[in-house]
Amino acid sequence: MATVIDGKAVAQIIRSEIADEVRLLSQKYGKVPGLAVVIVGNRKDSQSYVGMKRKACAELGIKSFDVDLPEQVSQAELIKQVHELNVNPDVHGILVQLPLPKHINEEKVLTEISLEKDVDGFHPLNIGKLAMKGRDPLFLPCTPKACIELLQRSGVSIKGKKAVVVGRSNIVGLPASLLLLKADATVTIVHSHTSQPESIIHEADIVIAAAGQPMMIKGNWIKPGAAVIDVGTNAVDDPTKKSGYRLVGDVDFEEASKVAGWITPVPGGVGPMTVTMLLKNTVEGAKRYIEQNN
Ligand SMILES: NC(=O)C1=CN([C@@H]2O[C@H](COP(=O)(O)OP(=O)(O)OC[C@H]3O[C@@H](n4cnc5c(N)ncnc54)[C@H](OP(=O)(O)O)[C@@H]3O)[C@@H](O)[C@H]2O)C=CC1
Ligand SMILES: Nc1nc(=O)c2c([nH]1)NC[C@@H]1CN(c3ccc(C(=O)N[C@@H](CCC(=O)O)C(=O)O)cc3)C=[N+]21
Repeated sequence: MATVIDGKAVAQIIRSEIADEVRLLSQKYGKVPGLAVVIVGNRKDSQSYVGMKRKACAELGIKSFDVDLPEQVSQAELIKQVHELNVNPDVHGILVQLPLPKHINEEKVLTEISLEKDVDGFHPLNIGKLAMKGRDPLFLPCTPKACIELLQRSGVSIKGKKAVVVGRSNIVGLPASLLLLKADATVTIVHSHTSQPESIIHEADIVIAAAGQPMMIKGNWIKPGAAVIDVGTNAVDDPTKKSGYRLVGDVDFEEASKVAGWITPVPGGVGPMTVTMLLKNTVEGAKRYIEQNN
């Protein structure tokens, strides 16, 4: 049976380390880190994620700046709001919750975020640096960073290993594969046009699943002993639940946990660590900003 990696527990440990850093900053400079969370419209999932981020900030003594804009807001107005946050000295991190409504060009908006405040690591220049040898972006994207941190804290070595990433989105799959490459894994990316994904995944010592396809990866696709990090967070109907749904990953947990060496559950795996990495990036950004401007 696989070791189940408890993302919630690891996240708690890191959060208490971050809380210490926040206290130190405030003792030394009398300043608190600030994170601006911008949300457009009222998608239920986005509201729920943003709520988690704001709550986590409050718990750690990070000040959150809430910018809630209506679904119909123009791209120009959204960019104006980002510019105001860029010059606000109390804001050290800016996150624009994705996806944005269809009439807004996501890349245009992300490009406007000040590089020093891009705590999501989604600015094209930060992603570009991630792809270059010998260059490091100011911030690493939170979910891919969470995946690597979970592997490292579980004692899984990455160097020289065969890693397969399922998915190639700008926010998860692609940056996760670049981080694995930086950590000296041999990386293969599986996407929706890949034929026979099961045979490719079966070669992997490390699997990062981020396809958004409920329980797509079966137990017999996994190489015995492999480390399986399941990013997928999919709501499926469940009439036995009060909410009417439950969350499942991209991996069939019950089957895969009998074959893998390590596995993350959903919920309670990558999700809580993603939020924690955002807080970590924010405090790092604040520290850099405060020390430079003091
Ligand atoms: N826990 C967390 O912290 C987070 C969880 N998530 C979750 O992770 C999942 C992925 O998110 P995100 O990257 O934003 O999703 P996207 O929909 O943007 O990307 C999905 C990727 O998976 C690929 N894909 C889709 N179907 C298949 C398939 N059958 N076989 C192989 N590849 C496939 C797509 O390929 P192609 O490029 O060819 O279309 C695409 O590259 C979702 O469940 C999301 O909810 C996301 C962010 C954070
Ligand atoms: N600019 C931007 N940055 C993001 O980081 C970003 C985004 N946009 N858009 C959407 C995705 C999704 N995402 C998640 C964060 C936390 C959980 C999480 O904490 N999940 C809990 C469960 C939550 C629940 O119970 O609903 C868990 O897996 O245990 C999941 C998903 C960040 N994203």
